[in-house]
Amino acid sequence: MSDTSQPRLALTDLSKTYDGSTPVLDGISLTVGAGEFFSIVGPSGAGKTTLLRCLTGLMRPTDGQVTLDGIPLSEPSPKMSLVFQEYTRSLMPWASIGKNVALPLRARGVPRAERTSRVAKVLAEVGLSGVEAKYPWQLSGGMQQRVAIARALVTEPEVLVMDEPFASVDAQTRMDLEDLTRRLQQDHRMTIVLVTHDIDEAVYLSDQIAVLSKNPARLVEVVDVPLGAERDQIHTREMSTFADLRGRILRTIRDVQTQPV
Ligand SMILES: Nc1ncnc2c1ncn2[C@@H]1O[C@H](COP(=O)(O)OP(=O)(O)OP(=O)(O)O)[C@@H](O)[C@H]1O
Repeated sequence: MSDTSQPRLALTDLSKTYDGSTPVLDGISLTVGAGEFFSIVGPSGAGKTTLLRCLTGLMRPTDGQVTLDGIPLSEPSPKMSLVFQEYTRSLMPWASIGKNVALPLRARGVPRAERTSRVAKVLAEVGLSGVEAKYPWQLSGGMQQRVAIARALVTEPEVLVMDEPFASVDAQTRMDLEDLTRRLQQDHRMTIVLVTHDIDEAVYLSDQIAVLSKNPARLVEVVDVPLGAERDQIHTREMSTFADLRGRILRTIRDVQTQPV
């Protein structure tokens, strides 16, 4: 079992105002435990991506603080990796899959022989053994997103941050990628922070779900998901607890959208 007792990430009173505009995030405080699958949901345009940028150190908050393992984060940490929705833009089309996945290792000065073996190992883990010499355009969308996940994992991150990672693939591929992500999280005991528009996906995957309001985004609630460690696309989604959580979160989001600003 993963150790979820120790906070990995902590956000304290996080606020963000883009230059010359109204606040996007307002006083968000939350903690993510080590080994936890933590999702962030909220109305469209609430500020979910802005929150991810701040918690990865890609962007400075206007106020408040992010700590990773108790240390304030002011720039991207080597302990974290990111996966974005647009695999077509995140993979380099002119480089082979092997080169794409090896990129973060090359940037860290890992020797060639070790790069080759680590790339082969991580591609096997995402179900893509032997595709090193192919190019992104030779793979399906779902396979390209597996490559993007492999590239994020090759540095063995403690925290994987995913921004709508399955939004550009078909429904069956999406389920396969969800299950792959949960298995990888458990195998590597990683902490995962996921932003998704899909409430069912958040409930299916998560241990906890943060629900944001809009204009500006505030933390409405953090919902525990007591569905156990083993999840199954059919049985888990048929459980009454699943339906209850889904309904509760959808109602909360509908309510915050209809509240006056
Ligand atoms: N670089 C920027 N400069 C100014 N305003 C920005 C910038 N990035 C985002 N915003 C504004 O911040 C608000 C929140 O955007 P953000 O992308 O964080 O929300 P989101 O919840 O991820 O959106 P979506 O649900 O559409 O994915 C929006 O009003 C957006 O226009």
